[in-house]
Amino acid sequence: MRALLVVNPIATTTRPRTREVLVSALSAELDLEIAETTHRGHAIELGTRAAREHYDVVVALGGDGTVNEVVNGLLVDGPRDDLPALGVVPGGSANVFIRALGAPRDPVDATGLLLEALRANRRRSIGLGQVNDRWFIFCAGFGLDAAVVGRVEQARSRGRTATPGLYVRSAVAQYFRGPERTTTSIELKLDAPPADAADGVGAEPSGRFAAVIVQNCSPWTYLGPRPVNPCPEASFDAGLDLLALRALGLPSTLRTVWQILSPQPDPHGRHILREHDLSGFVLRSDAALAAQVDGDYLGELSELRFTAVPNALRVVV
Ligand SMILES: Nc1ncnc2c1ncn2[C@@H]1O[C@H](COP(=O)(O)OP(=O)(O)OP(=O)(O)O)[C@@H](O)[C@H]1O
Repeated sequence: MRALLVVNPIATTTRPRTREVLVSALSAELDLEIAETTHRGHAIELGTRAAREHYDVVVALGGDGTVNEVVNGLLVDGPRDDLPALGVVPGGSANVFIRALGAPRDPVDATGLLLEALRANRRRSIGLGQVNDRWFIFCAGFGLDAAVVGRVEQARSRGRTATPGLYVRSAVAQYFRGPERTTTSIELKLDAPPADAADGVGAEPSGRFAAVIVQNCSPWTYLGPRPVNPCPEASFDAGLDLLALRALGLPSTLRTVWQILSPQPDPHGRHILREHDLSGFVLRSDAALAAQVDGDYLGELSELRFTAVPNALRVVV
């Protein structure tokens, strides 16, 4: 089996020792080629090459940013049955994707599970999301959460480490100092169900919102060991889920945060819209707002078109 190992050497927890263990374990099982990323976007180029040169497996050692890039490279020409399968060994700070699939956080344990899955030829087919022309694996956001991701990225470029504390402090600072609390400019338009679309009936806008969180699996993210799950029904086997907040007033926002962090999360109330298993929708805002996919800041945009793509990728797990 031909495999490409993509290593992000600067990811938060990628250690030379982990890399050595992984390389010797994988080399015993696979015809292995190793590539280290040297710049942002490099893993997209490597994923594209692996797809076009018909590798059997691509293993990503890094954080969710690296995995997102590999996936965008693999799917550059769209989903196909013979695309390389994806394996992941966690080397980032949160490693949401691989943990959401039930794999261990520890890279050596995750390597053990990956080898077991390779030997047993175990693959799981998962659905993915697409926003504009970018694929995402587990989440996307428009408004407040994306602005927090942008703030954390800025802090990291100044040398700070991504910790749960940094995310919480950035969220509080963005809430009180950012513009999102006083704007409700996001318009959500769900795609018409297929039957209505056939009748030529378009979907009506579902209202205006201050922030929208999109999930492709459960949970949305982790704070340390703790899953954070605004849309607990979200699944790789269904379409996209979303939680949209009509306003970000302090009492209602605190209530929503409380509901999301409870052991059995079930956010609800008049100021919330929750949707499960959507095939597609559009978010539009007159003023450009912060957008993010899989924890990667996209900048400020005014329109995001989302599509759920079932069975887009096979994962070795
Ligand atoms: N050699 C490199 N120099 C600079 N940036 C790189 C390099 N290799 C990869 N990157 C970029 O680093 C970004 C972050 O990487 P990654 O997500 O793997 O680690 P992380 O940020 O530590 O993890 P997490 O996303 O869990 O916080 C990626 O978006 C990728 O584009």
